[in-house]
Order: sequence, then structure tokens, then C-alpha cells
Amino acid sequence: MNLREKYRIPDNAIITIAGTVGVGKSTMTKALAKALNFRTSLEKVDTNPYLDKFYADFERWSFHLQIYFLAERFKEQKRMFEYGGGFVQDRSIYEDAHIFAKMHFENGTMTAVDYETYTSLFQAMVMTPYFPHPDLLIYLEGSFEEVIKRIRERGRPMEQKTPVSYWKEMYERYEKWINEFNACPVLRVNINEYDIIEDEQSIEPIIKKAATIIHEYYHIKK
Ligand SMILES: Nc1ncnc2c1ncn2[C@@H]1O[C@H](COP(=O)(O)OP(=O)(O)O)[C@@H](O)[C@H]1O
Ligand SMILES: Nc1ncnc2c1ncn2[C@H]1C[C@H](O)[C@@H](COP(=O)(O)O)O1
Repeated sequence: MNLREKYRIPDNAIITIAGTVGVGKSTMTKALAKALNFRTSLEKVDTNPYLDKFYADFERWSFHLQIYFLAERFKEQKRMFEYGGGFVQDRSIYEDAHIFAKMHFENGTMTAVDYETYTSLFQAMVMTPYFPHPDLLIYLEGSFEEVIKRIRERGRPMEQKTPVSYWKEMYERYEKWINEFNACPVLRVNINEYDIIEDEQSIEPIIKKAATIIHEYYHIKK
């Protein structure tokens, strides 16, 4: 019996992993999908045609990048729906709009017209009754120092060149965002609570808590 069966997580569930850059979403996505025998929906960084350009010049490329991410995540949403669920997704579509696009607009690195265009497209695509929200959003959180350490150790060149103040602002925006987020049920997990790199079993208590929230949610929805 796998952990999905043991904790009676529906085989059509969609679980999204959220959190700031470097906190451990991709690592958790892969480990959780493996433990549940689910598919993954991963954020592809290496093939993103705008990401390097964006980090070199926010003002020039922020709109292009947001449109690209929106399209990619929407296509992934469609793929998950077509498979009938059973996915763990690396980052939610909500973070694109409510963290990244908003931050660049408020910092003047996305124009008001571009932000308005982006927001109206996001709302038309996502904020509708037809858009299937995840069954659970697992929010990963840890200290800012640990997040920075992980970004440094991972060593993506464009992220190394970005000032620490950028990551600090994003970290603070994430904390505020998750306190107000209510589009679907949330499980908050501190990154000190598990170590799936050293100990695969440490994911089981997280699955147990996830199952409890999903069961409560299904019960309420009935
Ligand atoms: N539980 C963990 N313990 C130690 N290091 C971790 C853990 N999870 C992730 N990492 C490391 O932190 C870095 C960022 O992780 P990643 O999953 O790529 O984050 P994200 O997808 O949130 O940007 C990677 O180098 C990864 O190996
Ligand atoms: N919507 C986004 N806008 C700007 N930058 C973004 C967005 N989504 C992801 N990113 C960046 C941040 C990182 O450099 C890479 C991958 O994110 P990660 O949290 O490491 O998975 O893309």
C-alpha cells in the first residue's frame, strides 16, 4: 500500500507547492509525487526564453516574462485537468500575479498599462468559476537566512547577481500573501520539519496532515 492509499488521498487530487524562490518547492514536488504515485507539473527554468533577459533588465522584460509564465501555467492546468488530476504542481498560478507581477508593478519595473493588461488577462483566465483550484496548497516556509543559503548553494547565475534586497522583499511579500490567501485549503510546512534529501520517510507526517485537510475540505464541499 503506498502512502496515498494509506492516508486515503483521492487519486484525482491536485496539490500545489507554494513558497518563495529557493525554499524547496521543486524538491518537495518531486518527493511528494513519488510518495503518492502522482505526476509532477514542474516549472521549467532552463527552457524559459525570457528569464535570463528579465534578470538582466527587469523593466524591459517583466511583462513578456509574466505573459510567458501565465501561458505556461495555464497549459499545465489544462494538462492536469485532461489527465483527471493526480498531480503535484511546482508553484501556483496565484503567486505569479499576486507576488511577482504586483511587486514589479509597485516597484516601477512594470508599467501601469502593462500591469493592467496582465491583470485583466489573469482575471479572465483564472478568477472564474470554471477555473479548477487545487485541492490543497502546501506552503513551504523557513528563515530568510536559510532561503538565501539555498539560493546560493543552488547557484543559478542570474539569481546570484540579483541583490539580496530583491529576495528580502519577495520573502516579506510571501509572508503577507499567505496570511490572506483563501482560494483553496492551505497546509503550512516549516522547512525544518522535514529533510527529504537525507531522510525520505520525513515526508510521511506531511502527507498525514495534508490528508486531514483534504478530507475536511471534501466533507465541507459535499
Ligand atoms: N529539505 C531540504 N534540505 C536541504 N536542502 C534542500 C531541501 N530542499 C531543497 N533543498 C535545496 O535547496 C535548493 C532550492 O531547492 P528547490 O527545490 O530548487 O527550490 P525552489 O523550487 O523553491 O526554488 C536546492 O539546491 C535544493 O537541493
Ligand atoms: N511569475 C514570475 N515572475 C518573475 N519571476 C518568476 C516568476 N515565477 C518564477 N520566477 C522566477 C524565480 C526564479 O528565478 C525562477 C524559478 O523559480 P523557483 O521558485 O526557483 O522555482 O523563476
